[in-house]
Amino acid sequence: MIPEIPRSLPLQLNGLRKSYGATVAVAGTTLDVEPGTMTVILGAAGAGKTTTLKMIAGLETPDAGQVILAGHDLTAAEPRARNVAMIFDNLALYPDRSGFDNIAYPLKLARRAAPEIEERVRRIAVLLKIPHVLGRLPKTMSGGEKQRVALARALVREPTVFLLDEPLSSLDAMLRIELRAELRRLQREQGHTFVLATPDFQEALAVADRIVMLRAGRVVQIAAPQDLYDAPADIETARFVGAPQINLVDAEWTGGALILAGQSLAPGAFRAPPAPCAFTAGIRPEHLTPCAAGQGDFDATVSDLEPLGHLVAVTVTLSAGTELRLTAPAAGAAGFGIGTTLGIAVGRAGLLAFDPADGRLIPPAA
Ligand SMILES: Nc1ncnc2c1ncn2[C@@H]1O[C@H](COP(=O)(O)OP(=O)(O)OP(=O)(O)O)[C@@H](O)[C@H]1O
Repeated sequence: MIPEIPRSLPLQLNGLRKSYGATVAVAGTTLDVEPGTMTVILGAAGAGKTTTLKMIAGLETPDAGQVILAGHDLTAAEPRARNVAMIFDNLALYPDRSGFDNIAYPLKLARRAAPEIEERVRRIAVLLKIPHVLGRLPKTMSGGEKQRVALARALVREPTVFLLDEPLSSLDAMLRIELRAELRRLQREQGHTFVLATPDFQEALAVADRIVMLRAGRVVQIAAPQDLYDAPADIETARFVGAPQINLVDAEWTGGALILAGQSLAPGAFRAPPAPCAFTAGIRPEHLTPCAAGQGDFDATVSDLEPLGHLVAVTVTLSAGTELRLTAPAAGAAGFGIGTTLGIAVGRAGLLAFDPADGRLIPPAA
């Protein structure tokens, strides 16, 4: 038998920790990053995203743990010995240099030959759709063009890993969505390994191969985007990922019946907990379907409407006082005036059960 050759991953973190005084910024992160993938570190402000990236780049020294790059333990190595590129949300271009010279700068520093520099700058400019600004000074470029030049300057190198710290947060919403799609395309086409930090769950779901959910320095869950959305590890993650937010309702599983907001329902496709228990039901807005009064699982009164474009978010109040939010296609929502009574059907297959004591997801019975 041919022995398997150990394959080194571009990046491995092993029990990485960092505190600032009494603040634990990163509390023991372990992570394997596969080559050519986009890993997104997702978390609220202060979760430890930047500190994690800085330790990978060598800009912060961990208190414990290891940073392994391409199979080498570089925990203590200088930043420039690591071959990683860190891209901040930072548009600082050299104002007196052309687009071309800005992008070429890291290659000139690395003493690359002129024809190679020319070829690589032109190639990245085409990929980022900025060949027309190569001969121009930054002051003549739009905000989006400057951001693309800044990205091109970072991406023109070929490091083991690219680290991106909220790279698009200063852009307006349209441009951000456009550029994140291009970053993703570029990453895929070039086979780059990206680790991107963001507090924006929509950005994470849109671009990630894998999401590392970070809270107060701790890794709460590592999952593919759809799995994070469909089976969040706990209530806080379920609330963080999804808009409008997931509904949380007191519930009970008797072993045969599902009791939701005090009402007994046939379980249908509900993936029930392994044993009878009281639980907190998590119901995504899209798993609640409006219908005629008397035809659903509950009757409810419409208390608020929020148009979201092709969808409308409808807030309804059940007779027991429980508020639920659901989303419905805007085209079919004409009859939902505030104060109207609707029937609400609960999609059983999408119901999640959380432990009310610690908030953790209760995996369904096998
Ligand atoms: N140099 C520092 N000195 C003291 N505390 C720090 C330092 N850097 C970070 N912290 C603290 O460590 C924690 C994690 O910070 P970090 O910047 O990594 O979070 P983040 O997830 O990147 O947040 P944001 O989204 O706001 O950038 C926070 O509580 C922060 O206040």
